[in-house]
Amino acid sequence: MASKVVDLRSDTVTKPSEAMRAAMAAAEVDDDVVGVDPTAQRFQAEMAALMGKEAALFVPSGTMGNLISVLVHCDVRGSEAILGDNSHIHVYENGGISTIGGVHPKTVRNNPDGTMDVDKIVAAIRHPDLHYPTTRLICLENTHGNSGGKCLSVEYTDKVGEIAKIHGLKLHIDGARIFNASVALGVPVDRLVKAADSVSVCLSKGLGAPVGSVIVGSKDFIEKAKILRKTLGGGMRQVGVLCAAAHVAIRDTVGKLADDHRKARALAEGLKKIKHITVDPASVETNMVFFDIVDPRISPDNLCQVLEQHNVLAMPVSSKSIRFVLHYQISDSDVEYALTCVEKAFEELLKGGARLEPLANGTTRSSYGH
Ligand SMILES: Cc1ncc(COP(=O)(O)O)c(C=O)c1O
Ligand SMILES: C[C@@H](O)[C@H](N)C(=O)O
Repeated sequence: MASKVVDLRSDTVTKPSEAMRAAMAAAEVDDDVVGVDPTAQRFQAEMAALMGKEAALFVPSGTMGNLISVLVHCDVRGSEAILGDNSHIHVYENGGISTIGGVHPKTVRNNPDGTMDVDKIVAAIRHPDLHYPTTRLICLENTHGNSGGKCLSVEYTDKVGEIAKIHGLKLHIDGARIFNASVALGVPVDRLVKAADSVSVCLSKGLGAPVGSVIVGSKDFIEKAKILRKTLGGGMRQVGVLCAAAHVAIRDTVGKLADDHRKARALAEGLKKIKHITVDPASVETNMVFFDIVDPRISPDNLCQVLEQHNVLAMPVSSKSIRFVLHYQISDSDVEYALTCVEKAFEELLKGGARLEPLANGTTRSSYGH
């Protein structure tokens, strides 16, 4: 029997729990395009209340949640959205806001903590001029994935929200991991997003639902979002099957996120003891651990390939960095096993004992094409 795989590539890899599968099987459903799926309607109302917004809409992915949100806010040709140069919307969503929505991105440098300097956001706001696009939106990301799962504080979020209001702009939060931020900061999630006009929340990441995200905002925003979801092919029929699992994820997994963060810090502390690695355990705020390989003879792809031979999966994120992401289906013993495998992998690579396959465009299970 294949030994267990310790999958630390992402928190998107969780498998639905038995409770989720049972809820999916038992879900009361109906056609949510020609009518209303009752389970979807209940779940959307639950999420709107939880997030402190008027309404909510279940969508197939976080990418679609962000795309719909940006396009609803920027519904006039020549619109521009201010967003981080290292944000998921800008880096990992195929440029959808531009290629599909015709929205011009105005990037502001992301700081190592995931924020954008407030004065640089203000400076990026266009003044009316025949040559310029029109700024209509500011996008934040909380937690910030490419910054190592860093949390944006409620004070910072409120400050950006104030700037948006002063300048007549909207604020969208890519809240793929907003519950991780809420738990890590000890701030209720509705308070953390109070300043936002819209939020996209991933249910299929650390919360463990098999599929989907939910966007929240005003009733008017969600009505427009529903039309755009259909335009993008995201109208779903008996979607209650998915919403039932998502409801169980919210019910059962939010309470486990703090433990994911604890395991991430434990993993970082263990990695710190391995001499070929630099990592700052103090920088681990939520469920992500980024570490650098200091030996130039070993690449992240090399290390990930050898880890994969030991049934540990990780994600190369740059020419010298690797990312581990913790989730509730990773145990403390899995963390210990991963640490021993990292040490073994370095030994094998440095003694030349590792069997490395040539990477065909990063096609190993651990590769992410960074
Ligand atoms: C910060 C962030 N936003 C959005 C997304 C997109 O979500 P999805 O993969 O469901 O499209 C992801 C990851 O997938 C993410 O990490
Ligand atoms: C990389 C990104 O698309 C994905 N959301 C992840 O964090 O794994």
